[in-house]
Formats: sequence, structure tokens, C-alpha cells
Amino acid sequence: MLEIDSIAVRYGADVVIDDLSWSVGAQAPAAALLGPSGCGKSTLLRAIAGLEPVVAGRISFDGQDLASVPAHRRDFGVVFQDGQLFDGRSVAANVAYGLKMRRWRRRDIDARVEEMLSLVGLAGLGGRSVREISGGQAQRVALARALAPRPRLLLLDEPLAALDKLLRDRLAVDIAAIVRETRTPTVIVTHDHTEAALMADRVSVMRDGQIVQTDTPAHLWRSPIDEWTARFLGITTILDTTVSGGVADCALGRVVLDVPDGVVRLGLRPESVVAEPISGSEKSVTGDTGAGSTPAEVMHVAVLPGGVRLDVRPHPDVGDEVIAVTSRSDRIAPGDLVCLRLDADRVAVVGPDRAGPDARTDPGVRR
Ligand SMILES: Nc1ncnc2c1ncn2[C@@H]1O[C@H](COP(=O)(O)OP(=O)(O)OP(=O)(O)O)[C@@H](O)[C@H]1O
Repeated sequence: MLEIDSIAVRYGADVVIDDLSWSVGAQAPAAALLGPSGCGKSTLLRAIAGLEPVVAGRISFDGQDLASVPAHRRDFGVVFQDGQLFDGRSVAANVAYGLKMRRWRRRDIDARVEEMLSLVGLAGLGGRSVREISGGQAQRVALARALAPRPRLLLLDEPLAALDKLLRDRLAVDIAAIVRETRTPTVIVTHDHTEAALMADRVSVMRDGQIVQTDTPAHLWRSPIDEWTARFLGITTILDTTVSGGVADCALGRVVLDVPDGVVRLGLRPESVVAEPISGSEKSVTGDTGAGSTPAEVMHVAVLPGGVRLDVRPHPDVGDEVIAVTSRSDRIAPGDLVCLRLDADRVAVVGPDRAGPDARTDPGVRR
């Protein structure tokens, strides 16, 4: 559907996007552009929308070159971070806007506005001024307005960024369901990987004006293409190790990996490393706690809403501190010794040419 071929976009002399190619196809119609602030996500989205000129390359949709098609003739719906509703007008007037521009008949407009408000969960609020609705409701109105003319493509630029976390996650799930229900191909720009996973079938990671990796969320979390991508996706520790016979033995334990034998880089998130208390009198931090697990000293304990996070200093081979999780906060304090083991289902393999680690627990090597 959407084909982007070697485009360049610049602001004055600043080249923000150079030689970028990307596509959104029917097999994964909800695509996320995920990247840190300033990497060029919004610029790419605006170029697709026709709001930013492309100085090289080509953007086409369903085979049609869009170079000479102005923004308002592309039939794309756009939702920005702050909704950009028409202030002082009613919810219904906002949703009706694109339909009036397209000269729909009054009766059809009214029916479509009702349908859209019901789709986004705002039935009955059409008469209210947009000054009298919440931030979450405003984004629903913006979505209804963008979807009303049945766009060929929906472009969402950080549509939830201005909302609080709880509302963001709920609305992300709702928006994903709405675009699926309306079968509207969608590009979502976000810097939040949870949001990307909640809303998209396929996630493309952007860095410095380039797409560095495109994958399903599941594969992306497990196989980031390089160290930068791994760290951007929340990996806090990277360990080089060797896989032999499908088993990787590293300084933090042992995991079974479905990758060819050889040198691999393991990527660990806090949840990849699970800590259990051990008695300080029995073990030392350089001692052995058994195959597949590693002793470590607790440096810091933080009780977070989703669990307990520990900063631990393991066996000297590992070097730096490692972040781990535990379910035993009541029994663990700074200075304690813990035993670390890897949760193989949450270990990533970092680097190109890896078909996905399919890491799994090997009961034979766990204590
Ligand atoms: N209108 C503009 N004029 C000049 N430079 C701009 C303009 N818009 C964006 N830029 C610059 O282009 C680069 C990419 O910006 P862009 O907004 O596309 O990034 P982003 O990934 O969407 O960031 P964020 O998540 O913070 O919105 C940044 O360095 C930014 O300062």
C-alpha cells in the first residue's frame, strides 16, 4: 500500500531524513514508527501526509506516486499529539469537518458523525463544546474526525503523549481495536515501546533519520539488531558469550538458545535476571551457588508498582552492576547476598543474522 523509496527530507540545510526506504503492506496494516525524540519520526509522518516536502526519492500509495498530490487530496487522516480540534466548536462540528469539505449531504454527515462518535465511545456528546471535554475525550474526537471521511491511511503522531499513563494504555488498546474494526491501514508514531506493541502489528525502530529494524513486536524484543536498538528497547545489560550445543553459559547463568553455535551477545532486561535470597553465612559473592545460577550482593532495593527491582553486584566476571527483579522484597535488603538466575524466556539475542533466540528454560540446569 504505502511505499517509501529512498526519500530525503531537510529543514534548510539540515538533512533530517536521508535515503530512507520503508513500506506498510496489507499483511501488517498497523505499523509503528518507534524512536527517541528528535530522530525524525514526525518528519517522516508529515512527509507521508504531504505536509513536508520530499527533496529526493518517492512516496507512493497503491502504486500512485504522491509527489504531485497535495495533502488534502491524499485521502489520509491525521491525528496529532494535541488533537488540534477547532476550538469553540462542538464535538459534532469537529467530526463533521472533513465531510463538509468533501461536500457530503447534510443527512449523510449527521449519520456518519453519530456512527463515528459511537465508534470512539462518545455517543451523545456531539452537542458539547470541545472546551468542555477531557484530554482523552479530545483525542477520541480527533480520531473520529480523522476516520469520518474513510481515509485510505490513518497517520497518528504521538496521539496519546499528552495523556496520563493509565489513560494512555487504555486508549491505545481502544484505538487499536477501532482501526482494526474500520480496517484502516495506520502508521503510529511513538517513542513508547509499550504503546507501539499495544497498537501495531509491526514496529520499525528509527534512529537519526534512518529505519534500523522492522519486526513484529515479539521478534523485536527478542532479537534487537544492534546494541543501540537493544538499549533503546530497555535492555540494561549486554553479555558476550558462546553458544555450544544450543546452550549459552554466561557469567549470570545458563540458557538454552535456538541459535547456531558460536559467539552471541545476550541482552538482559531487569526481568531477565531473577534474584532469590540466599543465606550470607553459607555463600560468598565469589562462591558457587550451583549450576545455572550466580551469587551477587544487593546494592539497592526499589519497590516499584509492578514488582521489586534490585541493583546487584554479581560475580567479578560480570563487571558492572546488574538490574534484577525479585518477588521476595520482604526478605532482601542492601548488603544481602542473592542468587541470580536467568529467565530464559526474557533473554534477547542482540545482533544481525539471528533468527530469534527462542530462548527457553532448561529445567536440567536450574536449581
Ligand atoms: N520545522 C522544523 N524546522 C527545523 N527543524 C525541524 C523542524 N521540525 C523538526 N526539526 C528538526 O528535525 C529533527 C527531527 O524532528 P522530528 O520532530 O521529526 O523528530 P521526532 O522523532 O518526531 O521527535 P519527537 O518525538 O520529539 O517529536 C529534530 O532535530 C528537529 O529539531
